[in-house]
Amino acid sequence: MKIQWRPLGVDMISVPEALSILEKNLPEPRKVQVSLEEAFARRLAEDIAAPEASPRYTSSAMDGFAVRWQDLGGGKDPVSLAIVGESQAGAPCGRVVQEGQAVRISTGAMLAQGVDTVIRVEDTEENGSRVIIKKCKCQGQDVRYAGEEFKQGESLLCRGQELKSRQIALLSAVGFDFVPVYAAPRVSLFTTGTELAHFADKDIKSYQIRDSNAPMLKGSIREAGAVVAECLHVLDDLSSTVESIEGAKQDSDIIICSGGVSVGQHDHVKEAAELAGFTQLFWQIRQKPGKPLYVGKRGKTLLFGLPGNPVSAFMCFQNFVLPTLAALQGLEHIHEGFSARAEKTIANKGKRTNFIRVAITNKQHEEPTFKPIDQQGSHMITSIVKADGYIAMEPGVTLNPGDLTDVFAFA
Ligand SMILES: Nc1nc2c(c(=O)[nH]1)N[C@H]1C(S)=C(S)[C@@H](COP(=O)(O)OP(=O)(O)OC[C@H]3O[C@@H](n4cnc5c(N)ncnc54)[C@H](O)[C@@H]3O)O[C@H]1N2
Ligand code: MOO
Repeated sequence: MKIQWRPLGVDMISVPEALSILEKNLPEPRKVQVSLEEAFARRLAEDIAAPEASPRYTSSAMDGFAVRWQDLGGGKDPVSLAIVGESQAGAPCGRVVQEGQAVRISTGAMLAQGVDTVIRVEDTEENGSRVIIKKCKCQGQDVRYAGEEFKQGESLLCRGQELKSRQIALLSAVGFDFVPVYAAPRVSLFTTGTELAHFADKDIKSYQIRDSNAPMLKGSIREAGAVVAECLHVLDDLSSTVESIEGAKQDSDIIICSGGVSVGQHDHVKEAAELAGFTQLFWQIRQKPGKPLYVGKRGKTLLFGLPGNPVSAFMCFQNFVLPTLAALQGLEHIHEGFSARAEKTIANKGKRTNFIRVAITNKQHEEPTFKPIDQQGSHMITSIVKADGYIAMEPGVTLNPGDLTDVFAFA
């Protein structure tokens, strides 16, 4: 009898096909109102218009004296004025300033009625209850006018913008106590594997390996602006895996499993996900590493079954989970590569898209070059630690020294 070998990759889909299926099944980002205190690093879910003008009132830009320009006779020769009051920041001067009068003023203090110009203290000389104005350039000097920065209703920030310290400063300056943002996606994380020991386990057995995927994925989830809702270790056993997936926190947007997604007798994630009500979106992709990646959907929840090999798990996170978490926070494009030149020949002689981890060799130069990390095994964590990012090479492609391609940087 002639044996019919099933060619590798016959049932597998390509990376773009997988991404396009994922894109069609992305959950809608959740909008929430959060206090400004909690808004740091979140993305705006709506455009923001100014609820009031800035500055709110006309004030002084300098410590000195507020005067009437018409009293200065052109500002070239010294003029003596009577000091009739003070306008302090937080304690305005209530009087209307008359001819021949000046008011002491601090930076940021409201301009009293009647005055229109500020003379910095260095250009004055005090003499008892009078002040000599030695010089003045022009009417209105050192005055900050109400509304000169922006008017009420003007656009301040756009939907999707990340709220960092600068944006938080602007929002607080115009009185926002709550802002509409996209909620941080919540992720339930399960690392499967009977061989796994906690990284701090001092009694680790010779046949065990330390769980590095849990700390790596927790970090990656946080780097992506999401929240680890829970992180549990699951043994390679179907009922435990089903139980974990069914018991995942109800408010999780995404479930990530690591390991147990290939074709071994003890790989249960795909079956468990389906027993827990998930429908397969895809399983097995023409990519290296990360071939056995599984993605399923139940209602609005997506489940990613990442391969157990640490580098495969990391690269699948980079290519599939990261864009999903970004989309859940209102971001459309996150994979922006930068152009760099190959330092030596690299060829993809295989049948899968190859995510080759590379190091940038001259970071300072305006045209960077890169070289592949020597050891690219999917169990070799040094291949992602030594690398600055990766390139995606299609089967049959060869890059010669000097050829340009996109490098995708790691966070
Ligand atoms: N007969 C076949 N075997 C395998 C195939 C295949 O097509 N046919 N695919 C290989 C590929 S490619 C990958 S990738 C792996 C993925 O396997 P699983 O997702 O089922 O992962 P496990 O078998 O559970 O573990 C694989 C490897 O990774 C280590 N591991 C698992 N979890 C962790 C963790 N949390 N931290 C650190 N390391 C972890 C585990 O000990 C194994 O060494 O399947 C191939 N096999
Ligand atoms: O696809 Mo696997 O991730 O090469 O070891």
